[in-house]
Amino acid sequence: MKSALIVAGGKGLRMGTELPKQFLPVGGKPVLMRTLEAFYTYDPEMRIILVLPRSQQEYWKRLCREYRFSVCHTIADGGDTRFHSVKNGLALVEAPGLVGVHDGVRPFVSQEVISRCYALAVEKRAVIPVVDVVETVRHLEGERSTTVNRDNYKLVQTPQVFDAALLKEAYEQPYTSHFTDDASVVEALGIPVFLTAGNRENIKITTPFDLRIATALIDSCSI
Ligand SMILES: Nc1ccn([C@@H]2O[C@H](COP(=O)(O)OP(=O)(O)OP(=O)(O)O)[C@@H](O)[C@H]2O)c(=O)n1
Ligand SMILES: C[C@](O)(CO)[C@H](O)COP(=O)(O)O
Repeated sequence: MKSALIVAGGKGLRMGTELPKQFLPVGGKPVLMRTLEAFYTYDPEMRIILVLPRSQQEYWKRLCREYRFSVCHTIADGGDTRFHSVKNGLALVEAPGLVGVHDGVRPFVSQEVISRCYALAVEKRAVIPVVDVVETVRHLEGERSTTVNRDNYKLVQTPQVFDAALLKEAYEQPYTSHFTDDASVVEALGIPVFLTAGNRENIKITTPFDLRIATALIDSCSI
């Protein structure tokens, strides 16, 4: 059984819009619909679980009717942190199988990346997409700072795909603020995570600037 857990339970403070960022239209369609469609296109048979704050669920259902959005999915309640949102959604995920956790605000993940992450996870059990750092990086040490070797770093994307039983076990651990993604939760069990190439367009729409990039991406290519 393959599942996709799409998390959209955040507050979007850095975006700062009244309408939660996952509902903002990009190219005439709410971001979140584009994200769910990416997983449906990859595998129409997979189970899609969408995590949303309870207060936004009725609005989402109205949007789905308005846009005649027909991708089948189940809704789970958002939590106080991303960790807690994932944990709520995981309660609806079946094991054995594979589960990919994906940010609702990453609508530009490529079919190739989704497909490769799920395929690799069959053997590797824990797979995450990453991209190169394309700028010089400095490490801050008090008043001073030094340039570090960027080749020692990667930027992490989603979907992060796991053996479902393994991810459920990992999310039984107590929360710590170091858990910024699913890989960090699994690694805390002592399980290594396999890195594979992400796609550069797979941005996390976080700030108003990202929204402009998202619009430009829609205008400039057929993602
Ligand atoms: N309690 C939370 C926090 C985050 N997320 C989700 O995790 C993804 C990555 O988080 P980010 O984009 O940084 O979202 P926010 O936490 O909403 O942003 P901010 O920190 O600006 O408030 C998003 O799809 C977001 O909705 C979630 O499901 N539940
Ligand atoms: C999971 C994630 O998208 C990987 O880049 C990220 O860790 C979540 O975003 P946040 O901004 O740290 O909440």
